[in-house]
Amino acid sequence: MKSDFKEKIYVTMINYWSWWWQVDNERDELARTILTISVLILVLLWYTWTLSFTRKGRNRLPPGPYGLPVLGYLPFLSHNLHEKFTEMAKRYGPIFSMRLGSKIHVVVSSMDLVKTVARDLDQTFANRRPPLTALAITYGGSDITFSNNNTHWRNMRKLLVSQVLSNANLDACQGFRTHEVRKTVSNVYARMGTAVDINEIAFDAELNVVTSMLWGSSDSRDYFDGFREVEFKIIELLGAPNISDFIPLLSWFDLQGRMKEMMKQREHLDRILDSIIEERIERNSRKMEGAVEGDGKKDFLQILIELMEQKDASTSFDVVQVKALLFDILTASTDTTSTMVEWVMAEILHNPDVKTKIQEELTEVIGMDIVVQESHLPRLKYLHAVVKETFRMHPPLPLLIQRSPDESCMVGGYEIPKGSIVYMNIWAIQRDPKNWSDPLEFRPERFLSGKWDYKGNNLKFIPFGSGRRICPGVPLGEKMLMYILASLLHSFDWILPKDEELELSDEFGFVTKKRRPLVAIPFKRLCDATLYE
Ligand code: HEM
Repeated sequence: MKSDFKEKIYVTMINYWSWWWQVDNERDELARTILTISVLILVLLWYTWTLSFTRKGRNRLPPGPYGLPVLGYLPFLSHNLHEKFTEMAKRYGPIFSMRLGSKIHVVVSSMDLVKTVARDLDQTFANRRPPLTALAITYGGSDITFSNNNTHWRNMRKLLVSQVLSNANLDACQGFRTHEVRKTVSNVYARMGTAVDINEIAFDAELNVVTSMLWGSSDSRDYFDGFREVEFKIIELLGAPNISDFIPLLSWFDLQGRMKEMMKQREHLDRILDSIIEERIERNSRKMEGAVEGDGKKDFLQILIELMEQKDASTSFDVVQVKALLFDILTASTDTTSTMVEWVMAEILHNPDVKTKIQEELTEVIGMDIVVQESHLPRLKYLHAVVKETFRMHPPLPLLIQRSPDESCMVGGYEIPKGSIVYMNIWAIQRDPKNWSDPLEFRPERFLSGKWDYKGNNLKFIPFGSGRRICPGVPLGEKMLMYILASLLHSFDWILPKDEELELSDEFGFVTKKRRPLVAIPFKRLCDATLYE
């Protein structure tokens, strides 16, 4: 019986083998020979790799699914990675691992384990392991976000925090914010009664504030025509799976064309940043010749250009690093802020009681005969709570940005190999019923009591991250978010267009956005028309 079965298998294999080699011409034979050899080599490579992987301690890795030869678990990952990882955590536990191509990926989804990674072992996990598209757009990781934990990263971060995001500079730049937010209100006024794309208006306001803070004027506006589309494409490419990242042997071929597409965006960006830098260098030299008057105030671009001209190699910057840093600030601030304005407005339109409470608060704190000023913002307690509740349910970076240990270490009793890619699933933590009662209900009241902030200390709620890689832009991000929202909601009453159904589903990406852009119709709320000028 047993030998019959063996014989059957033997005969079937011989039949298939001879069928495979039934060829019509020499080209066909060559193609089949190459394919057969390639498959054999791939299987051999996979076998050797799996063997060494098991020997080196697969048993000590966090649990997780097995995958296919060569590709690992890659074919089984779905579109919305944060949701897929949350589902997998239910099956494999709060820390799990999987092989994607040739790389080990680890996902942690509990507060305790995030504490281990982002706080206790913060130094060990302070490196990034950027995808190839990120390296392409940041000139090989010369920016802050995708740089490893090294002196260059520390210098850039220090410069950004001390020169752009310090309290003193944020106070000094209040005029820029007021100007841009008032301009936004006036633009919306001109479109009253018609559908407005909320993300678009918030993006423009934030972009104009940040460019004014960086080079002190709005002269560069023309350069930024079409910038939003370019940035959206960059963000899309940063979040899209690229086979070249998982199987480095294939990176030569750029099979999905992702690198080619990213380089196209970089050319666009290069044109903008080169023009702005060259213009400033030229203006500086005319100033030296006495041709133009200086106003004596140094903006961030001027500080960077002086650092470019400095001789001391330990603190100087080259032009590529300056461009990478400017790129980082522009992209890190705009898409995140506009995405959040959109989410908050969507939740408000979805919850009419919340909208009524916000309007009552705005009327009480500000009244109806003056416009919102930044000094009002700290007193808008309920609006702050609404923003936090929205951050809890819709963090724009649900897996934060991946980290990578610079040496093998233990997390939750498992070994995390040096160089593996680690995600912290804050989307799961911020919706975990162990941390939040009725986590799927939008209840801003939960943020009215207790001391909640964005500093990354309470690991139940870390939309800006935690530890040394925490977002340095919190003070500006929070201010702009509150100022734009308070102004839009104080000046206008918003409704959905007729026949528009509000849905709150998201689409995973480097920045996770609302799947369908929110459009809403504004109506005048204040009697005095001069308040819209
Ligand atoms: C609502 C607005 C914003 C949100 C939600 C946000 C969120 C985040 C998150 C989650 C990270 C990753 C943290 C981690 O890996 O643990 C990050 C990193 C970063 N953000 Fe923000 N951000 C916002 C605004 C800004 C602004 C206004 C700036 C600058 C002007 C900025 C600059 C950066 C930079 C440079 C990094 C990289 C930090 C590093 O790797 O050392 N962000 N942000």
